[in-house]
Amino acid sequence: MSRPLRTCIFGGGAVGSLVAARLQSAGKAPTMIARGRRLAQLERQGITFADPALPPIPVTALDAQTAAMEGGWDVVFLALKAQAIAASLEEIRPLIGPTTRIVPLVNGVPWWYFQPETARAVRSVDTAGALVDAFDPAHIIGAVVYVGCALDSVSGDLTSNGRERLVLGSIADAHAKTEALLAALFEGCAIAIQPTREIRREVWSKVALNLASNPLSVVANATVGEQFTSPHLARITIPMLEECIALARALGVEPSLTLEEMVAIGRRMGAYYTSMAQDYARGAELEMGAIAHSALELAAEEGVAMDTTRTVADICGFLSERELARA
Ligand SMILES: NC(=O)C1=CN([C@@H]2O[C@H](COP(=O)(O)OP(=O)(O)OC[C@H]3O[C@@H](n4cnc5c(N)ncnc54)[C@H](OP(=O)(O)O)[C@@H]3O)[C@@H](O)[C@H]2O)C=CC1
Ligand SMILES: CC(C)(CO)C(=O)C(=O)O
Repeated sequence: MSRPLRTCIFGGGAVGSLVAARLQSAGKAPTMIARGRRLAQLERQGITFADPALPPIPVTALDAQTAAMEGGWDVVFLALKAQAIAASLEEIRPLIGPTTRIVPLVNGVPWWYFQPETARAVRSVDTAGALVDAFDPAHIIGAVVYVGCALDSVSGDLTSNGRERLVLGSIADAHAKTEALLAALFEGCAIAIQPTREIRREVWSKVALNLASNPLSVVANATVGEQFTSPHLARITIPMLEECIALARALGVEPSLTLEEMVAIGRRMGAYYTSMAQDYARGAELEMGAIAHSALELAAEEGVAMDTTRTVADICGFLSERELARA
């Protein structure tokens, strides 16, 4: 394709703003789709950073309806919490044309996991199977997001820990075509892109890391570093990683990272509170469906025991429901 790609990023939160900032700085002129206060912020001030040394980055920001009327999108990134994808389906669907590529930048087991081979839905993220029905798997680019970023909802200021990597790969075939598209889109972009032809192996590595660290970060109020270095917490974290690796293997997939590599990544993360701990602290709904319940759902179907994961997920679920009820 010789003309510039028309790219939109649905979701103006931390990840959406980070990817938009990096694409915009590389001259790719993405359009952000946002709503409410965030849309007004982006229109007024562009993407701003907590670090005063970083100048604001102006971006085009639209509401979903206007973006749908513009149409002609080559690539649509979904930078939403997992549960918001199904909830926003009626706004996302009109953005998708016959050749539009869809890139969900989301943690957890993805709705497309069993596609294109079967239309089996992962009910914890796609209760009614609406996502499996809505998107053509031939046009989905699976993504695993390795970033650490946060958005201050009042100021709109973005922070990133500087470690920014996206693992991306077609979920069907046509790998060469997808890789050419990714190379064109991210050329000159500060975010590192790692193309893969084995996206499910990559998904399981990140699912295991999230599963072992996110719910426990709420239960123990601990940083990721603490969860992997404290002997008390490691006695919980390591079995959860092992349970998740066993689940991936039961589904016929070897995670791309070994247990030791996952532990090393966790330790290196140091004083970082997971996105779930951050959501809990601000009284937001947790991504338990995508990160924990999906794995437990598949484990029940495959007959894999996940006793430690179940216990931690149940305590986390209790704490979250209690906070949401109080709010
Ligand atoms: N932050 C991080 O460092 C990392 C995040 N991830 C994953 O990336 C995904 C995105 O996370 P993150 O960016 O942090 O989440 P955020 O909550 O920061 O951003 C989500 C954004 O989506 C917006 N949104 C939801 N529904 C709509 C809608 N219908 N129309 C317009 N905007 C909408 C929200 O707006 P509103 O506020 O109005 O609801 C919010 O701005 C998650 O799955 C997360 O787990 C993965 C790795 C690291
Ligand atoms: C902690 C980490 C980096 C991996 O589990 C993450 O993805 C999150 O904060 O949600």
